Amino acid sequence: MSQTTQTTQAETAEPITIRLSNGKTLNFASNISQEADEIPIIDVSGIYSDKFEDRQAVAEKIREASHRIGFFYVINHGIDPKHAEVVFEQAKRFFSLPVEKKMEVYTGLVPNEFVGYHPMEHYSRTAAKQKDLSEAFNWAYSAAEDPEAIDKDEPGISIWPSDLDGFREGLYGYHTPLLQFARKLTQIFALALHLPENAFDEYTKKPEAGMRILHYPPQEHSVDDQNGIGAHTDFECFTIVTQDDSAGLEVLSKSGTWIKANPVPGSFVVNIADCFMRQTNDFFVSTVHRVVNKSGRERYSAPFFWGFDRKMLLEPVPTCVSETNPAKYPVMTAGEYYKFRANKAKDDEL
Ligand SMILES: O=C(O)CCC(=O)C(=O)O
Ligand SMILES: [Fe+2]
Repeated sequence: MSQTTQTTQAETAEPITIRLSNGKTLNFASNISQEADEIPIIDVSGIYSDKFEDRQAVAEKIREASHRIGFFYVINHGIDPKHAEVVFEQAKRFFSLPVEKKMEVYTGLVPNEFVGYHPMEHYSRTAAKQKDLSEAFNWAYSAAEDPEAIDKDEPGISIWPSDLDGFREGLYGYHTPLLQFARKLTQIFALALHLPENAFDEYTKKPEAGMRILHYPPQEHSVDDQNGIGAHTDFECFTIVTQDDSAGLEVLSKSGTWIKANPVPGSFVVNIADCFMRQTNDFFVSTVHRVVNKSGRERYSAPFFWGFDRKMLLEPVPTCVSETNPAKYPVMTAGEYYKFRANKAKDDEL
């Protein structure tokens, strides 16, 4: 619904054009979001079954959702909700620190990498009048925290605030089960692409597995003038988002309508990201999404970004290319693509 505030005009019901940071230009019908049931809820308990047919049945649901909308909820994922609760507590603790303290781990201190603190109202992803009303802290894969790591001594690249006991431990307490879940889900994605279940195993031994906590104060400006996080696509293969109960995540459907991805208790939202879109030659949709926090409350979320080993080539998946459907994207390594996107996102922040 359109909502007028004292600070800005009402939202536009007219077509809009924006340029995304993955280089694509996007036209959509209206900036006003709607309630719709286009985002499926998939029970993924079958991924842990010993029976191949159970795993394949989940894979077919994921195939349909990844192709049609690029977004789905997963339920019965098996991860204890207490880990997310700890992460949200740690997020509240970190974001309530004085800004000078948070700036000790400013992301600008680590060139080429997407780790550390991204300050409030620092940039606007879609050149909206007001800068995006959110702040974030990102951390990266750590071999020491990966039970299946090949080399546990390999150093991590994250930066951590001093004097915040339990912060790092609380965040990895959730990152590690998500990492194991994402590895399993990658096998299901292989099935979804009609490949052998182990087709991507080599790609995920040393994955790109960054995570972030985000804080969105309630916004008063209209969605035409400000977003919590502006319209964008994610860089990697897929993202697993844990959101609190404040709502605000919105997804752009293929027909150009903003759809609310309202919180579903106990679920994660999984969305396809750009590397998977490239590798599947657009069979999977890397869906544009944004956050607009009109709840009147603080919103917290914790996305986990899952991508392939930086050394590996992002070659097109054989079941997604043919003579009549040739590869659309140049092949590069996962690391080259990551650095290109991380630097671009960070430049946009300056
Ligand atoms: O906060 C959310 O729900 C989503 C955040 C997001 O899209 C991102 O950080 O890429
Ligand atoms: Fe995102």
